[in-house]
Amino acid sequence: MLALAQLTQTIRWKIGMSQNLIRIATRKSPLAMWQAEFVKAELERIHPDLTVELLPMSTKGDVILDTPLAKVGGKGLFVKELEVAMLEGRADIAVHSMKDVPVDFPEGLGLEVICEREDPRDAFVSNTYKSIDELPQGAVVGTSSLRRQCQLRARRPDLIIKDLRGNVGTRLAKLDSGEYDAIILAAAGLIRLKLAERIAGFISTEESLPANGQGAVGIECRTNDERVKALLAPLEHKETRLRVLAERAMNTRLEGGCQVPIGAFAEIEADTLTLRGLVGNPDGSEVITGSVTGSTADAIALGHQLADDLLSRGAKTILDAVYARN
Ligand SMILES: NCc1[nH]cc(CCC(=O)O)c1CC(=O)O
Repeated sequence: MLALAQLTQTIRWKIGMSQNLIRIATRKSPLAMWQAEFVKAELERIHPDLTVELLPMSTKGDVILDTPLAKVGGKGLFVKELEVAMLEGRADIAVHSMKDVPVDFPEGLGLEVICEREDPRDAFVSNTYKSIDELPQGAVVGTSSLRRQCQLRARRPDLIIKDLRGNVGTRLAKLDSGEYDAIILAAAGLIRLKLAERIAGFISTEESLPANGQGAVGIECRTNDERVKALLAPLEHKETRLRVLAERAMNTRLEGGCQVPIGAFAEIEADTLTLRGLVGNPDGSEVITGSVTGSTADAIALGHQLADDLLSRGAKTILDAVYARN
């Protein structure tokens, strides 16, 4: 059976090659579709003879979107089906929000390209208030991100944080129905979906340190597919890659996913990279922050260095407690 699977993969792969075709496996959410369409448009613009097709698919993560993801296995749920499609040769690439990409890849697949980053900040969305500071005592704020919850609570312990799940459109509809006074979303998602007018205010990275990779789109493909890798190469954005590498390295060293209160955000000036990091507990009663600066050539080492610094100053105790609860 394994030999047969291998054969069908090779045949599908050869078909793509002979037709100068790239097939993108994508989730069906509007944001995932936007990102896949974006990569398709870029590839077809750069390579006029290339045909790019979308292969939209449902993933486990989409099916269980209404249950607390922390309890059912985390962010890998959104990418597994896409990866199987690539390994079986039904698709050639998958486009991901870097924020949702697990640190490890299955054998044979890798993240070959990171595209230029969109606005990495969190956005404050409300039909009544312009900023967190304007919110009255005890206001209800929607977010399911422990990272956002932790930082909100640290500033405003009086706020009531209420779970908010679903894709971007669903979340906005829940705000509009009056369930929340405000919600927090990634600015990038709203901007890409042409919903930027819903942003009441951008939250500075000092107020809410973004998640690692937030606002960046990455492209995964088979590591031995030289044809596809060459076609993708022009989409690579070096500065974004270095920033995201440093952020992800910090997360990797902390062994943290999207389900723990961890923020990581890197910026580059000339050849100098500054990485800020944060680990807190969900109620915001403890927040440990730090930063490192060094050469962009040491992006990954800087991520590890900051993680070790945070761990030595109490992050280890906090993370152990968060994981024990899940
Ligand atoms: N976790 C879901 C997710 N993954 C990527 C984005 C937004 C776009 C991005 O960060 O690239 C979002 C929505 C959100 O956090 O509001």
